Amino acid sequence: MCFGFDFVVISIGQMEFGYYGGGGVHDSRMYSSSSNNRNNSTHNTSLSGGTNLFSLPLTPPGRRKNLGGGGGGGGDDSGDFSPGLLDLHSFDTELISEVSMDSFHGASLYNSARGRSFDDADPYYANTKQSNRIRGLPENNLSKSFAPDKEKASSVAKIKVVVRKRPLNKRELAKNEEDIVTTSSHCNSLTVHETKLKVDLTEYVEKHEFVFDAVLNEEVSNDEVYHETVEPIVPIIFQRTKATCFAYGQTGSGKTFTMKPLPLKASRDILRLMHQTYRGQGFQLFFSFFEIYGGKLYDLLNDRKKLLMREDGKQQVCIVGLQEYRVSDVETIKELIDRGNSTRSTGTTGANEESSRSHAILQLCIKRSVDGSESKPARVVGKLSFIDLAGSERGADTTDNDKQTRMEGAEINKSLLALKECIRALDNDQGHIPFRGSKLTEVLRDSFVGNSRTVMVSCISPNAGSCEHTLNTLRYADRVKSLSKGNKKDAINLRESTTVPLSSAIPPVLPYEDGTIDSWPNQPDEDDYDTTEEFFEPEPPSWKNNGRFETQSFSNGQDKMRRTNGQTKPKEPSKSASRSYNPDGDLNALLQEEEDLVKAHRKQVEDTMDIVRVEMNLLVEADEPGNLVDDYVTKLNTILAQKAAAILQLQNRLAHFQKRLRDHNVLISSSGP
Ligand SMILES: Nc1ncnc2c1ncn2[C@@H]1O[C@H](COP(=O)(O)OP(=O)(O)OP(=O)(O)O)[C@@H](O)[C@H]1O
Repeated sequence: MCFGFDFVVISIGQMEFGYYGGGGVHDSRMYSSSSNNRNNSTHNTSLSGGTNLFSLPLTPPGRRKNLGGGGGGGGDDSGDFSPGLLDLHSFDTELISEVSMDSFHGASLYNSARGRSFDDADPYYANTKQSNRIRGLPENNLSKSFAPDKEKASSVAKIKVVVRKRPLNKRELAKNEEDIVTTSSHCNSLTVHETKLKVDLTEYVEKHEFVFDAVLNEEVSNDEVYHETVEPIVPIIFQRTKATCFAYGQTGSGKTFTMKPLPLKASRDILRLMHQTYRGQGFQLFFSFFEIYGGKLYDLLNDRKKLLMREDGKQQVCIVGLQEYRVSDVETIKELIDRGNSTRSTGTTGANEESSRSHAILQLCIKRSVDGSESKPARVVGKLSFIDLAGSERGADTTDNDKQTRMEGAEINKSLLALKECIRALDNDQGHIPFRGSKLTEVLRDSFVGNSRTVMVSCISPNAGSCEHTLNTLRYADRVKSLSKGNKKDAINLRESTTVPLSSAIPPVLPYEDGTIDSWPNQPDEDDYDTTEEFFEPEPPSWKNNGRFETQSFSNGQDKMRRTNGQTKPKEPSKSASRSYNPDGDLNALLQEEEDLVKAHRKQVEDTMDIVRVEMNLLVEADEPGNLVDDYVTKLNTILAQKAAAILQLQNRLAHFQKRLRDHNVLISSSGP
């Protein structure tokens, strides 16, 4: 058996600020509206949806490093850890057996002290009582989550959306900016007070109220963030569940500050479990760290070796060539995190001197050899990934930058827009989720479908100047939250694996002259009709989802007949039957072939539309696309040409099978009753 986590954190851009202590006050409205305040209106966006639901924060990214701001949290903000993680990865749980929790009961897995940094604590046996609990968290989420093991595991929400508000920073205070975000932690709600102008230029305040799974104000420490987000996930990873956590928000909103400590905290808990609860059971912890830069993957722990992303037969994402390091102590993990971070792609933009230009994905993978020994290759039990998103930026923020920087920004925005499209599609219950819109969404796919857990940490800035970005972030978070309502996600998962009936696309079966279609001939002679080699020609290359042509071959007619998406199960023919003509089965197979073709055809169109939509959104949202327009048009044309070729090929195939179907009916007619 193995343990595993999949954990992801997404962060977008960052800026360096210094904070004057705590800042916000619980449930107090710090915003002072201007004189004309009578037209206040409340918009509960979480209910009504609001407008511009998918606008991403487009503020230029700030600095990713230099996180020493200290500030109100009082948590372990000083770590040199990765900013964030998001778990999205494939992981094979086939051989994983249930983990016995017996030995865990009563064990003190983790007791953190508010305001105490991780490094201060005994890495494995910290026994300090967790203080505070502003958020009303249990004293020890990890151990409590383990107690009734599976029951607890099933109680962990599939998608959890947490909002964290940071305090006003020095710059904002110096400019006398107002805090326009009030929070109510016990109600898990917050309100954004937006100042607007009427046509007569008088001011009024519009309130936007949101409710999330948790709302963390500026006084909440990083320890508490961990308890609220990742800690509850740790136990269920041992129960063969994937989990993802990602941070989202505008530049400088605190994503890195929030995400940085999480991987190490999670590592500590994982190792504690392995060293205590599961000691001697053959579990191994592996560490990997890679980035997506310019749409390509690079190993941050292996000289930036280029990696390939592939999907296996179960549509699980595999990173081919990714170097994994076996680790057994927190210090080693910290070193690897530092090493990976130092290798990340950073650059200077007009808005950020040290801006992250990539999405970084850090993974903690738990494996175990099948027999519990280390003699055999270990199998993956679970994985925890943390994804730190690069900062988004507007075209207007990049005018001073060179072409490479602009293209980097465009690529980053493209992937974030693709992510937005996926969330929109999931939210709209669309049958088709455009995960292939970008490498990022391909990687993130598993965090939204299947048996996974996702935690999104939405970071917001409280100052009036960030109002638009804050609303965008909250609306985005609200969309993600809606995915977890009721059984919606289950429905999505079901839909993902359900094929849409295409009966209308299948040509009708031609009736006999007398109008009947059900009186098939008995069995034509084999010489008259070869059910294998002749009737079923080798299939021409078909366009696969990954954009490549792939040839499928079938060894015999029986296999061909089985190729029915697992839906139709032709009867196993007897020896004599296999030598005989089975018109029902053959026709079914033919129709299935046609249906598959039509599906593939439609998929091509959908893929093309995904790409076009993302590209067009990018152009629309870019304030000053400049040379990017030409680049994208060229790129788009190339893609369209490829798609056109693929579709042509599919059409040819379709025509081929239609002809076969006609021949088939002619044959049936000629050998009629
Ligand atoms: N809750 C908080 N309490 C105190 N300081 C904070 C808090 N959140 C953020 N900060 C400080 O604000 C500054 C910006 O935060 P951070 O770098 O994490 O933002 P970011 O969202 O990651 O930005 P970017 O998108 O540019 O990477 C840092 O100096 C950080 O220390």
